[in-house]
Amino acid sequence: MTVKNEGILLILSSPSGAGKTTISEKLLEQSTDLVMSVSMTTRKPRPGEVNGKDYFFVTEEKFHELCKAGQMLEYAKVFENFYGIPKDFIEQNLSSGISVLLNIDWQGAFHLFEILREKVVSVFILPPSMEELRLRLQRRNSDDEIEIERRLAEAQKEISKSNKYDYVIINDNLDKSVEEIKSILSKGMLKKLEEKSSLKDL
Ligand SMILES: Nc1ncnc2c1ncn2[C@@H]1O[C@H](COP(=O)(O)OP(=O)(O)OP(=O)(O)O)[C@@H](O)[C@H]1O
Repeated sequence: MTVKNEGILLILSSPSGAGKTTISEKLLEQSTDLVMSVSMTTRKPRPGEVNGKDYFFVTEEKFHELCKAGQMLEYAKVFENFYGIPKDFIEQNLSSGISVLLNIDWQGAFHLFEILREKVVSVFILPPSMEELRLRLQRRNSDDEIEIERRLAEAQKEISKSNKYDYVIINDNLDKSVEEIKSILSKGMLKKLEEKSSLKDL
């Protein structure tokens, strides 16, 4: 009997500034069978953005057509533009043994837990402390103090949702966090493979 090795959908969530983008970049650099989920948008490409890499750029008509056909896992309107997660991209990768990494907030994650439970492994990334989270947001230098306060207030609510994730890790040391998630990823793939083969044995 042969069991095809399928990829998994690896969901990473964290409060803003806890490090999911930094961790994701390292994970992608170090993994050959992992790709980042590419979202679809109706906004116009910015100079240098590549279709299929940064986003799938589509017309509003096409976007709504895909939503109607149930081809969008999640979507939202931000200002004047629509953004969504196309199902096709994820399914094609998973079925060819490539795992897909998705950085998404807890609301989006909870929805995917419901609709794709058997394909998902989820990790919530915690900062070592709220003081350290504040410092990271300040050092990153991308938001003013008001915005940082807003992100910190939001962080409390997000952290309260972490118990619904398969794993919770503390991003104290970056390399250690990347190693932990790599091991979660390979364990997740193995588990899915075992589940599949035991089903076939029945
Ligand atoms: N383990 C770590 N130790 C120290 N600094 C870290 C660590 N991980 C990430 N950082 C730093 O913390 C800052 C925030 O990280 P990052 O931008 O990856 O967070 P994020 O969770 O993706 O935030 P957002 O949701 O706002 O995009 C960055 O400046 C990053 O370099």
